Amino acid sequence: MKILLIGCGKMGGAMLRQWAHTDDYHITVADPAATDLPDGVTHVSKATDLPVGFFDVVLIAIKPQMIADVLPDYAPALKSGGCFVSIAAGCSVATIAGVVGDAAIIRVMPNMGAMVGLGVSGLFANQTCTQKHRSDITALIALTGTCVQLASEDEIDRLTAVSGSGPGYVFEIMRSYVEAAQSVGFDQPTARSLVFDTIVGAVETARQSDASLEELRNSVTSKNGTTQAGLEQLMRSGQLDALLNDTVQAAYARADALK
Ligand SMILES: NC(=O)C1=CN([C@@H]2O[C@H](COP(=O)(O)OP(=O)(O)OC[C@H]3O[C@@H](n4cnc5c(N)ncnc54)[C@H](OP(=O)(O)O)[C@@H]3O)[C@@H](O)[C@H]2O)C=CC1
Ligand SMILES: O=C(O)[C@@H]1CCC=N1
Repeated sequence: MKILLIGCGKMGGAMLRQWAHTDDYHITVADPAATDLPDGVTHVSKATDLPVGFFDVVLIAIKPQMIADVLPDYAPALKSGGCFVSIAAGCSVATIAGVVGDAAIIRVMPNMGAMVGLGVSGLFANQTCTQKHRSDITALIALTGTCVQLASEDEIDRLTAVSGSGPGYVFEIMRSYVEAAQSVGFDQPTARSLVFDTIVGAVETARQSDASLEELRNSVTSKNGTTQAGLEQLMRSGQLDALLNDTVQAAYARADALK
């Protein structure tokens, strides 16, 4: 399958790392700034360097605000019967169709876990897509991690607010947790290692357990013990619930505004 990747920055580059492991895809990157591309990937700096009607997939991985300006130049590179795939946050199928016309369009919302093959993606296909478009793109995305099929376009905006932006929330929580570990006297490498391994162990325990998250939390919490003392601060006045709820709602509202 011949794929044109428009934009090879943080997210496009992370996905490309996984696709470069297989010979099933012939990938061309169009990005004036791209450097250090994996072996076997073709690079062009501008749309006029591309053949017309050549690619099975044109994958849009530029910022949503640039799509209206940039996509018209690249759209002719898609072959008849091919499909557009967009990973741009918020930018709707209708907005993309407004640029490229009636076409098979799939929106995918990946996340940064793709960098290590542990990404989470949601996929929404418009009515023009065939079952083959959907299965081909699902297989492509599955190389970067898990891929959830979505029945409505609104779901992809809601998923964006949870898993698309999610690594950003988690990195910030980890940063703050590491600082707290340093505040009780650990040097930074030790603090990072304690925090990272604690999170990995907690995630894997939850994944392998049938217990609810509340039950797992309670399994750590001895009456009048250290965890109870810590959790009384973490959960004070419901602030943590409110903060995380506001976080996800704000990201969802932003995805909606980027339509
Ligand atoms: N980062 C993330 O975690 C996620 C991002 N996304 C989506 O992925 C998309 C890209 O985001 P991200 O990777 O973070 O952003 P980046 O800025 O890292 O990547 C965008 C890339 O596109 C390049 N570019 C700019 N103009 C053009 C052009 N005319 N033709 C081709 N390439 C061009 C940029 O070059 P230059 O830097 O020189 O401008 C840059 O390398 C966005 O739509 C975002 O919503 C989706 C899920 C997660
Ligand atoms: O912040 C953003 O808009 C993009 C989409 C999801 C993660 N990064």
